[in-house]
Amino acid sequence: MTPPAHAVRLKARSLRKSFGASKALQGCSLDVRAGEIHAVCGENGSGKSTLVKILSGVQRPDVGEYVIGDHPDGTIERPRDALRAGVATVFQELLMVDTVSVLDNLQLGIQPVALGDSSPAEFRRRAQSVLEELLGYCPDLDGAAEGLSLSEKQTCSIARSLLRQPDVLILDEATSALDAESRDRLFVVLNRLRSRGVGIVFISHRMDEVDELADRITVLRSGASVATLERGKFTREDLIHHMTGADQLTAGTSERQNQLDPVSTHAVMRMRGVRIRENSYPVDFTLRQGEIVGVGGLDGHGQDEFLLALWGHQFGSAGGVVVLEDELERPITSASAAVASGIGYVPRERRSQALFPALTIRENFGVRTLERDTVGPFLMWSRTHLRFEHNAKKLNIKFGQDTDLITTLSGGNQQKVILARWLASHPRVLILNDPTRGIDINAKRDLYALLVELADSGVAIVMNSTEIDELVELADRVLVFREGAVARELQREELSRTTLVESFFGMGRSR
Ligand SMILES: Nc1ncnc2c1ncn2[C@@H]1O[C@H](COP(=O)(O)OP(=O)(O)OP(=O)(O)O)[C@@H](O)[C@H]1O
Repeated sequence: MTPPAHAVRLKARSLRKSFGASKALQGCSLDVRAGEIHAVCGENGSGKSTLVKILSGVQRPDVGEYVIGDHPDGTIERPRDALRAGVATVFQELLMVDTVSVLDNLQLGIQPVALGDSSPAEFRRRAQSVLEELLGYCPDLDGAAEGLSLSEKQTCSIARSLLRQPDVLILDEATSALDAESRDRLFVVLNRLRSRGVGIVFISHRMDEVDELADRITVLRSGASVATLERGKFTREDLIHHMTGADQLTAGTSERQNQLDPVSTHAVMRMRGVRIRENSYPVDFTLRQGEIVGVGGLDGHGQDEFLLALWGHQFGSAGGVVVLEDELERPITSASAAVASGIGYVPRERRSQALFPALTIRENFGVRTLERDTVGPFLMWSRTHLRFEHNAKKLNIKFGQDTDLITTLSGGNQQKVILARWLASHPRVLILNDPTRGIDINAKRDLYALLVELADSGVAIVMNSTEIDELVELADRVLVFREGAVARELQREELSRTTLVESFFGMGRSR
């Protein structure tokens, strides 16, 4: 039965939580009603994930109270208690075990709470139907999860929560790894759950998503809830004002100012006849000094492999070479050859591909520049410290001490440390795979300005992005991938949301 409108599914009052000297929450309150999508917005490090962890029973607040359904906070001490109270959460970091089957992944943590009386066969049938709805097809449920793309894995994490049939569904940046089609399908499902009375907490740094979905928005700033805004009763500027405390975004360059002269500009890298998939058309590509080349397409059409090929990854029987041109042509046949030639790479999946969780913030930052800080046999950490401080200021990284573990940082700030690592290494070529994933709107503007500055100083940048506006705003040209090959190359003057989306779907003029 659908509960009455405005029935409160979840109520949190004056939550506070500290980790040592770091105050993650400092007075955070939130009401989530039945049948509403309630967005929680705030800058990186403002406390969103900490709030989510408290509501999911992963952490206990130091002070404050919360009630979920009929369960007062005293009864929610562990994740299992929150599940029993009807809360299912999709966490920011991907929680999938690569070595076990898709079906086993979907059941992780469910038993014995939510399988209830549904038999294994019934669960399998439901899993299939949820995945079909979210993906448009069902992957092999018995196959290992490692065969799935990042977007498919993220979809499985969402499916796992939906299978729990929650009264409150919490999505902490759950859309950041989804391709456009999966995101649209998820939104259809969320709208249906809303109409059935589920209370949904939705966290995203993408304002277009928040605009599309949210009935209300609670804004967190420095761990405190500073406003709750009703749909239709505020402007984007109001929202940003509440998030940042400032009247406008930091000045970012909205557009590339310098147009490159394609003939005279020096080529820094060239790819000849590289087949990134066995039967795909070979890719020919020349990268010029100081240009920003965007890479786009529907998820899984070869963009990731293209970036990896530029970073020296050899694809099986693929022909062709990737060379960096200076006085000599140097083949780039491995990641170490790429690093030695001044190529930096920021992967999409930071946790598994770029972070060293057992190391400190400073060590994570310094791994590519240690030789500069070594004098004889000694490592001069004070130099790394100074360089980190400088870069942290540029990217507005929020941290306590740089000797804290990297895992103590919020997700967006971890991403910024990885970016800072490469910026500090003064690369000639920077390869970025979805660099603003999980980064707040203000920090995005800072990063855009920084990328333009780098390009203007001669660094060549190749950037894959799932945010179309980002490609329109920043790129000098965009390579659109379909089926493992470049299907179209759009020049700056042709770039718009429409031309890009059309070309993703193979519409418009082909190459
Ligand atoms: N385990 C921890 N130890 C120390 N500090 C922590 C820990 N967890 C969170 N913090 C700190 O609490 C603050 C809030 O972090 P939180 O992850 O909740 O932010 P967030 O709003 O989710 O950020 P993002 O948008 O980057 O994901 C940050 O300053 C973070 O460094």
